[in-house]
Amino acid sequence: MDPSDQKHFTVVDYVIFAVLLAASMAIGLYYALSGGRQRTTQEFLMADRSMGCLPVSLSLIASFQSAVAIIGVPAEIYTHGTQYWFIGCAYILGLFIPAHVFIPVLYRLRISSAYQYLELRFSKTVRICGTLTFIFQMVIYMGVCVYTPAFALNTVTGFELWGTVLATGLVCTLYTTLGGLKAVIWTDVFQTVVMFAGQLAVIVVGVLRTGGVSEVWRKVWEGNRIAGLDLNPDPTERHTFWTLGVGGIFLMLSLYGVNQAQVQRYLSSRTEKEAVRSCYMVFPSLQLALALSCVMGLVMFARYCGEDHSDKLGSSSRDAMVIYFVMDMLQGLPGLPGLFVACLFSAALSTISSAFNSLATVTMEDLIKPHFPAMTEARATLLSKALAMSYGLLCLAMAYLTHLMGDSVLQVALKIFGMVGGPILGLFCLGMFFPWANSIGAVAGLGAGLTVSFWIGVGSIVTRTSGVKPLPPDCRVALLSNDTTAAIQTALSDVALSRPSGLKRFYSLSYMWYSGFNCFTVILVGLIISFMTGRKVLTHVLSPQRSSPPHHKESNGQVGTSQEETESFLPEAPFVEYETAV
Ligand SMILES: CC(C)(CO)[C@@H](O)C(=O)NCCC(=O)O
Ligand code: NA
Repeated sequence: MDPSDQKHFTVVDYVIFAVLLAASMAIGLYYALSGGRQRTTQEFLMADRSMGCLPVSLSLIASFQSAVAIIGVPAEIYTHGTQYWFIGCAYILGLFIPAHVFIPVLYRLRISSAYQYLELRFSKTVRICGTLTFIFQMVIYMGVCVYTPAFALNTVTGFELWGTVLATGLVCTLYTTLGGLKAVIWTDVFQTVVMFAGQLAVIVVGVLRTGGVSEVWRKVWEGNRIAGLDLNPDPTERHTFWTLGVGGIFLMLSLYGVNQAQVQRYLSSRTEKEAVRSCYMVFPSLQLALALSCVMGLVMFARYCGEDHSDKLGSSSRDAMVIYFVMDMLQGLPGLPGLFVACLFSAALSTISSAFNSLATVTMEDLIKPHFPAMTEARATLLSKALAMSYGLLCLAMAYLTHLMGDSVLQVALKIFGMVGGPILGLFCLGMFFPWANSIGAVAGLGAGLTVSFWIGVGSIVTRTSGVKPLPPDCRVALLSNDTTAAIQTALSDVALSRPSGLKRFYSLSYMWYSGFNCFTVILVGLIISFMTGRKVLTHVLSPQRSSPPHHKESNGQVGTSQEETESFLPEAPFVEYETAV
């Protein structure tokens, strides 16, 4: 990049960025020194199960809304138009089902880790397989999250790349280790507000500098960026109503239904009602987050349509171009570039802090505690803190690995969610909805699900058949479309992108279907193997109860004989098994 074109920060900008880091640290310190001073795992990992619905809901949206979405969604809209916006349709069922199916089951079991459910329903082995898969997913994902903002800023502003990665990683590790889940949730609240403020500032200034709302609208309309409902049923078509609105539901279920980061927030709620309410409250905030990032992409298009900035950006990734656009807009307005940088890092910090804390929780609850039942609370807490810190340091290592990859960041994140999160969702669905499934079936199903998912995922990367056909970066395209040359060009590009066949077609499955497809594989294989290995019949059904923790019953080998009335509308599905072989 031409150094003369590099964007610069003023002192005010650096101060705003520093205030963000300092405020997050202060919240961490506050919760280290107040309340129970983080001396029990109940406080450190579960926030004493005393949270209200407002902080929990803001924290829920922060978990998977990182700088990847802040940068990646505008880049997507700029390049391919507003089709991606239809993922908002998936939020309806994607939040309603977790609120009324997953939360009642998990909350009433009074567990700490979602994977404890898998042991109660299947066996220890299934629980450990689930936990390890989750750890794998979150460790890769947090590398992407910490690397993305640092890299994008570095490309455009010369912000020191590894210095930025180190600063975010360490600050986050520190406040997560000091303040536990309470600090993580309350920093999320503060960071979510900063995130919205930063995006709003860019949009307002961008619209003003582009000549007002109607001018922006005219340009994006003429540039063909406003997408209609695409009802093409082809599952290899990257973004259509079906892949986004239906495939997206499974993505949302894997994130908001069974992902430990979110489950832990539901479990930290004061009451089940409060947990359900917080899940409902995610809906408007998530729609707002989606709308802000989509509109930002449109304003960026209106600003640059017909211009090609790749010369200024060297390799010109669309992701870096978003930062270029922001800096271009906010230049000369002291404090605003700093606010946007704070917005990016708020998004990143709130995601990796959730990752650290949830990873510490599952490692402690699922992998360590079962082997040391006599461990004192003080020692367990100390160990949890050490775990949170170790995952923080591991995150830095993962950032380096991400550095070696290269794709649109949004696609990378969505692929990770689908490839690894999808099979985990399948495991929970197998347990909750299919009383015939047994432990062997569950392990085999998960193994098969992960195998197929990596087969497709890696295949799609190797053969690069994502079916992407970017709209031309030119707002005059609509005017040109009568032109013969344009017609010929379209015809040519259609030939070049003609349908792949055979295995290639299999590899080109839209990544928006990964969650649903992989979930389905796990269930299918799980059921087949269960029937082949002698299906188990659930003789006793453990209704999810509000009060009694399952472990007590488990310890005397007499798990749940109670047939208590349950308020869940689910029949006997989600329950823990006490089997007799047929
Ligand atoms: C998780 C969804 C799909 C929910 O809308 C969205 O926040 C998103 O696209 N996230 C991308 C991943 C990230 O921001 O880290
Ligand atoms: Na976040």
